[in-house]
Order: sequence, then structure tokens, then C-alpha cells
Amino acid sequence: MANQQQQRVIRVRAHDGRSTAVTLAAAATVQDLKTALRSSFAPALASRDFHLFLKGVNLLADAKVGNLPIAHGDSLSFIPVAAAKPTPPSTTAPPNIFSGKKRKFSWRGGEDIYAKIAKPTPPPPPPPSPAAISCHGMLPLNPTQMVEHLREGMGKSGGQITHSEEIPGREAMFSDLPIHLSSAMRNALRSIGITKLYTHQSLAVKSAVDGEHVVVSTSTSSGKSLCYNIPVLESISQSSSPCALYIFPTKALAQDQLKTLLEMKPAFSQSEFDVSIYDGDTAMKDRTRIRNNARLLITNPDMLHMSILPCHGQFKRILSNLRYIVVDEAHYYKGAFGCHAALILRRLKRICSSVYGCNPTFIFCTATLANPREHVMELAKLDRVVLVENDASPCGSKKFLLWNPPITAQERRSNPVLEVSRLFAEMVQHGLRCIAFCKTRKMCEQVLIQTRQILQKTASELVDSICVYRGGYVASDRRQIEADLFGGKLRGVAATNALELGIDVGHIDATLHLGFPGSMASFWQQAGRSGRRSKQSIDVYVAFDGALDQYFMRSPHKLFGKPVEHCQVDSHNHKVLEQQLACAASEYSLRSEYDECYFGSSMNSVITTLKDKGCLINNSSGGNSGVWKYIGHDKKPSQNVSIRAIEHHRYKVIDRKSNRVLEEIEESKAFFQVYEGAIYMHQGVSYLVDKIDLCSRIAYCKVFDLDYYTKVKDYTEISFIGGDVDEHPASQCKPDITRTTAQANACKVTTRWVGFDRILKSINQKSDTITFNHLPPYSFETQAVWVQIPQSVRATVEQRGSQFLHGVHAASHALLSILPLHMMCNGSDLGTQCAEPQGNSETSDRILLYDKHSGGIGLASQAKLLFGELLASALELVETCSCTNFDGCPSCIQSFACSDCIKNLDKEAAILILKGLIQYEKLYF
Ligand SMILES: Nc1ncnc2c1ncn2[C@@H]1O[C@H](COP(=O)(O)OP(=O)(O)OP(=O)(O)O)[C@@H](O)[C@H]1O
Repeated sequence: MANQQQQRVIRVRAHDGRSTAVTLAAAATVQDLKTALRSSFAPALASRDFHLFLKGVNLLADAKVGNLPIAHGDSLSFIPVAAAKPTPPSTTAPPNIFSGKKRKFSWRGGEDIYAKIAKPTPPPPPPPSPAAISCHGMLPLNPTQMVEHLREGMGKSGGQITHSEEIPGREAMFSDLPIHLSSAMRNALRSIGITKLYTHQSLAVKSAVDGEHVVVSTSTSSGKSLCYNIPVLESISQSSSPCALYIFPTKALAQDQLKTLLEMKPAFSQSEFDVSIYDGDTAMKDRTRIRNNARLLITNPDMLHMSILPCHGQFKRILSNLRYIVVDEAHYYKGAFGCHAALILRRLKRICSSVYGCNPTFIFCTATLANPREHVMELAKLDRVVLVENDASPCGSKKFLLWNPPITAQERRSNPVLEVSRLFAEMVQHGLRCIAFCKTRKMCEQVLIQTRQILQKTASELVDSICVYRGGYVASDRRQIEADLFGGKLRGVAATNALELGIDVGHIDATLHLGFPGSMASFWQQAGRSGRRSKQSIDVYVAFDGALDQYFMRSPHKLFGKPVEHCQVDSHNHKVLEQQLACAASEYSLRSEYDECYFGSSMNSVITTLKDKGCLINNSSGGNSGVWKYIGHDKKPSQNVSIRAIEHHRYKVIDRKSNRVLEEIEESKAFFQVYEGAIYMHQGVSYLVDKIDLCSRIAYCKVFDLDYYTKVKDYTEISFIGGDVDEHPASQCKPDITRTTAQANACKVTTRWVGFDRILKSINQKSDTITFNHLPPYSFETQAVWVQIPQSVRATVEQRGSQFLHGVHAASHALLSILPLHMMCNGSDLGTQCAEPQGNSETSDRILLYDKHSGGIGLASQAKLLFGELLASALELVETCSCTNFDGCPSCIQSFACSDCIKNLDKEAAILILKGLIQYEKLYF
């Protein structure tokens, strides 16, 4: 015992898996510990500095190290410092790390988080720098020259360019300004340089003026705004009462549109009318004035939901004179948000009509979709809409490159983040203004960091000419970035799909996609951000090693020949309907007889649910008046209904130093990003999360410069809770679909977080795994589509000596990978049940995909409809993949969405299962 107090034996594990026990005296210092490790792990650590971790926290630190108790029996791990980044010498002597004080450090409490050791270190041999192989030239190039430059330069040795395609330019088709346009309107158009309309604009304007609901579905930058601005401005400038409501899904778009309207407005000086934005950023002091005066109110669905509809009396003048409702970017309304938006539009229509006797004309604009008319009819529950889709705007030619990162000496594909970063650097160096689209916020941050590192070496003056743009940033930061991009101060941004929408950031020459963005509509929308008007542009699609990207790299015609998808919005989601009907009832009592035309046939059953919950009461004493009054205890139920995700709780990420909220993350997503020990990235800066307060839902973090990033390990269980899912509406009108035994059912999904991997940035490889079990599981109810695998198929697989469960796991991954080819969804919309290796008999004989949105947004019923095609497509994917590994590769059955992405997989078995299922279904019908 006495000996233990004086001598401590700790176990230290190296990043490469080696492990040893180290014995240290009680009075040992940091230096002693380092010396012991250097001798234990020589020669690897002979001249390298390293990070040393106890339960995820770097122990080699500043003066606080003196308080650090490393207890006898503790397990530590270390990672050598990869890149030589000398830090300022420490001014304090190496502290005694075993001070004998009571153990103060607590991982869960996490008060003490220690910075990287502040000691200069001799630089280790640097890994080959991307900058060393990047171009240092700065000569301005046009897109055609850039294609050649890439062919001869960074794309030459690795053979990255697997395909090039040129989409030719198109001449504009004009028509004269319609004769009925007022002279003020003509002047207004002239003031923004417009003397003729494109033919699609003329058609849209005419239809709207005639009172027809219209949807304009044309390419990016095809002049869609004028399709609504002309009829609206004509209407409100010609008499003093008509009003209009513009609804944009983001505040940035509202600001952008206000700018255009204010440019046109002076031409109408004789008839004064107020155009104002009314959104969450509108100052309280301005709100009454705007409510009293605005003739053209620009807002968003959130504001309609939270503020305008619940207080509709304050907007009486506008709502009773509403001539037009403009819904721009209608394709944005899908998934959970689309479901809420559809019901908010119904609430708006109901209030306008039932309370104020007004039936406005809708004008929708959307990106190119397969079903624009059906989509907006469902969105606003309209019976008739005029479709305008013959795009007559001009466009310049576009060069597309499909770019597959080369296979390295280690037989792995080189990191696509790095490839995009190199391309990004090339573009900005050669004067091409560029947007690098990334699928996630984290990838944007990684691309920014890597590109800056490259530019530091190749053109350091351009390091600050790029930044990240994403939805989570505070509004003023985003406005600044948009202005800087427009004004030329910035040459490029790494952006999420937040920049997909039509915010005017000036001319963009080049767009990059880091992986397929999830849908063809998104792909074209992103690509359309470059080459606005008739200027030439370049677009490069950089592939991940995943199945879908590799499928497109192998079969480019599938990409370029593929039609854009249908956009689905499911306004029948029971949970959303319940929330929205409570809001609607609080605005104006529900009437069973009349309101079904807004809320559909499930309205009455939801009314019963709300009645049982004590939210509604029948207006008559006999209880049969058909009028339902809201009596819930929330005065404004909309305050508690979040429409951007169907969940109420969010975790705040707070920077300890500045006490600033960096981000708010929905509860269901929070633990994928923040947990104790997580590396959290924000604006190119990495933070270490040192504490999660589960009660107040706050993750505290500090700026930390570490050589690794983290990836959480999670495990998901799915159980059916009874109840079939409604048939997808398209099932009635698609007689040619492949029939299937797949079923769609309500289910409960529970995710548990069991630890995280630390991945070394320098080699992009796992260093070690930290386990934990303190995070609460997260459960939600949703919908799943699944198919039972017949026993005969299982028997065939087992007779061949293949692992059945590993085959199910692999086949599920393949199915998930090909989904975006068939449905408008991306990897984060659906999940698959990855079979447990031990095989729970209840769950092991099925392939299951579940809707990741709480309550389900109709994806399961849509997938059920397509299940036969999905099976065939998954089989084609696995069979045509040339890899010979029994556990496949990322191009076929390995999925990075699964935390065990490369474990428990069997390619051969997957083929047998998919084939067996297809065969079984054929025989069954
Ligand atoms: N008839 C026209 N003649 C010439 N230029 C036009 C005409 N109509 C629109 N434009 C110009 O085309 C550009 C793009 O217009 P606008 O922003 O309305 O397109 P959009 O289709 O709404 O774009 P996005 O898809 O990004 O939302 C603007 O600069 C606009 O002035």
C-alpha cells in the first residue's frame, strides 16, 4: 500500500496500438513521465513531442498540470505531434504531476482541461505537403483554360478526371413587354436594365395578372423574381389597398429581394407604398409601423407560424386585402420543414378566407423539379396551378469534370476533402470566383482549413480571401460574407447547401461538389450557382469512396442522363398535423364541416386526439356543434412548435472563454457533434468539448489545437410499435411499379452513444477509442420500410458457407447507398438497421430502412412503393463493383454512416440475399 502511494504504475497505449506499463515515483514531473515514455517507445518518440491523454483530456499542459492527479492504475494514451508547429516556450518549470493532492480532475465534471504542452519541439519530418504538389501560378484563367490546366497539372498523374462533359450555352428568347404594363412599371424595369421579358416571364406574369395560381420552374438565375415582382408591383402601385405577402425560407433571401424591390420602387414615386421585411431580425420598435403601413410584407414560414397567424388581428389590413402570396424556392419545402410549411400555408389560407373573406393568388418559384405543379398544389392545397417551365433565359456553356481522387500507395483513395481543397485553391489562385459545396458543416470547416494551408504556401495573400458560409452562423456574419463575396473581397467560400438558394453573390465562375449532394435537383441547383447569365463556367464533382459517388464515376451517363427527382411533401404526418391543428384552433376555432378542405380527411381524428388531451372543446353544450375551440394551457401553442425539425429541445454550444453561443443543435443530432472529449469545429477553429450539462442542455467548449478529430460511436435499435403506414399517394397512379412484399410500419428508434474514436488528422486514421455510457439514449417514433428475408434465402447463403447476418448488413448498406438515385432524399434522411453481429432472431431476418425524422415524413411509404426497384438497383451496385474483398469496399457495401462501417460485412452473402429476395418477390406475385 505504502509502495503504491510512492510508486504509481500506469498503463500507456500508443496511437499505433502498442501498450506498456510505466512505473513512476510519486514525485515524478512531466519531464520524468516524458522521459519514461520516450525510452519505452523509442525510437518512435525519440525526437518527437506528443499529446498524452487521460480519458480524452490532454494532460501535458500549462501551470495547472501541477494539480493533475494521475492515479495508480490509470490508463493513458498518447499521440505524437504530427506537424511541427512550434509553440511558445513555457515560462513555468515542468510541474510536479503527482502532487499528492486529492484527485481534483473529474472527466464528467471536467473543470480542468489542459492545453497542448507549451514547449518548442524539433519538427518531425513533415508528411508530403499538399502545397508542395500544388500549383503556385497566379495567371488568370478562364473556365476552358482551367480545364486544360487541371488536365495537365494536378489531374495528370493521378488520372482523377474520369469524365468531362460540356453543356452548351443557350440563347435567350425574348418577348416584348406586355402592352398592359403601366408606364411606371416599364420605367421600373428599365431602371434595373430590363427592356424585354423572357418568354417564360411573360407567360407567368400574364397568368398571375389573370388571377391564376402559377408555378415557375426554371433554372438558376433565369429571372424568376420578375415573374412575381411585375404582377405584385403593378397591383399595389395602381391602387391604395391591395397587399402582397412574400414568403422566403431564409432571411438572407428576404434581404436580397428587398434590395431588388427598393431599386425598382422609385419609378413608382407617385403612389407611395411600403415594402418591408417582417422577420425575427426586425426591431420591435419598427414592428407596429410595418404592420400598419406595409403593402408588401416580406417574411418567412417561421414568422408566419409564430407571429403573424397567432396575432392575425394585428395584420387585418394586410390579410383582408391580400392580392398575392409569393412562395419562392418552393423546392426547399420538403421533409419535416415542408410538412410544417404546407400546414402553415393552409392556416394562412383559412384565416384569409374564413376571417377576412380574401382568396389571394399564389405565385410559386422553384428550382427545376420533376413534379413542380403537383408539389405546389400539395404545398398550398390548390386544385389548379399554371405551370411555367420553358426556360427562355440565356446561359453560358458549362464544363463539367468528374473527379475521382487517385488511389494512393496504401491502396486507399486519397482524401476527397484534400482534393477539393486543392481544386479550391487552384480556382481562387487563377482568378475564378468559386463556391465549394460540402455536405456537412464539418466538411466545410475541413475544406477551409486545408485550402488555407495550401494557399499559405502557394499564394499567401489569398489566405483571407476564402471563408466558410453556412446556415448556423449568426445573421450578421452571413450578411457580411454575402456582401464580401458580391463585392469581390472574397474569392471563394466553402458552403453548405445554404448557398444553394438564390442569394445573389454576384458572378461565380466555378462550383465544386464534395460528394454527390443527395439529389439531382440539388446537384443542378448547386452547379447553377456558377455561370449566371451567359458567362462560361466550370463545375467539378469530386467523389468520395462511397457507393453512389463511385457509381457515378463509373457511369457518368447515369448522372447527366438522370432526370431531376420528384419533390415530396407529406402534409398528413399525424404528429405535425396535431401540432399545427392546435395552432390553427388557437387562431380561429376549427369547424369540422368547413376546415377539412384545408387539413384533409385526418382532421377529425386529430381533433379527437386534441380533445382527449384537453386542448380542444366543442363549442356547444351538447358537444356536437362541429366547432372546436382551443382551450390548451399554452396561450400561443405555436411558441412550442419548432417547424425546422419536429423536436423541441436543442443543445447550446458555448465557448467558455467568450461565453458566446456558437451554435444550437437539435437534441437528436447533438451527441453526434458534442460530448465530453469531442472536437467541435467552428469557423475553421477547433474546440474541445469539456463538459455537457444534460439538465440545461449546454455543451461547454474551449479553443484547442489538437492533431486529431473525433467521431462518435453509436448504436441504434428499432422496434415496431404497431400500425401500418398510409399508402403513398403515388401508389394509386403508378401501375408500372414492381410489386413487393415490403411493408411500412410505425416504429420506435433508439440511439445509444457508446464512445468515440479519435482520428489523427495527419494520416486520417483512428488513433484510439474512448468508451463512455453517460449520455442518455435518444428515442423517437417514426416509420420504417422493411422486407422479411425468406428462410430459403438464408439457407442458400449458409449452405455456401457465407455469413448470413453479415450479408444482411451489407445488403442494407447497399440499399441505403442507392436510395438517392430513386428518391429525393439524402444520407441523413434515412437510416438502416445494421444487423447485430450476434443476431437477435427477431431482427436478423429483415432488411429495414427507417425515416430519420421524428414522426416520419413519408419516406418509408415512398421507399415501399419503390422497393422492388431499390432491390434491383442495390444488386446492380454490388455486382458491378469490381472490388474482390469479401467485405466489399466503400463503393459497394461499406457505409460511413454506420459506425461499424467496415465490420461484419459479406459481399458474396449480400449478392445472394438481394438475388434471393428479387427472385422470391417475382414468384410471390
Ligand atoms: N428579361 C430579362 N432580361 C435581362 N435580364 C434579366 C431579365 N430577367 C431577369 N434578368 C436578370 O437576371 C438576373 C437573375 O434574375 P433573378 O435573380 O430574378 O433570377 P432567379 O431565377 O430568381 O435566380 P435564382 O434561381 O438564383 O433564384 C438578374 O440580374 C436580373 O436582373
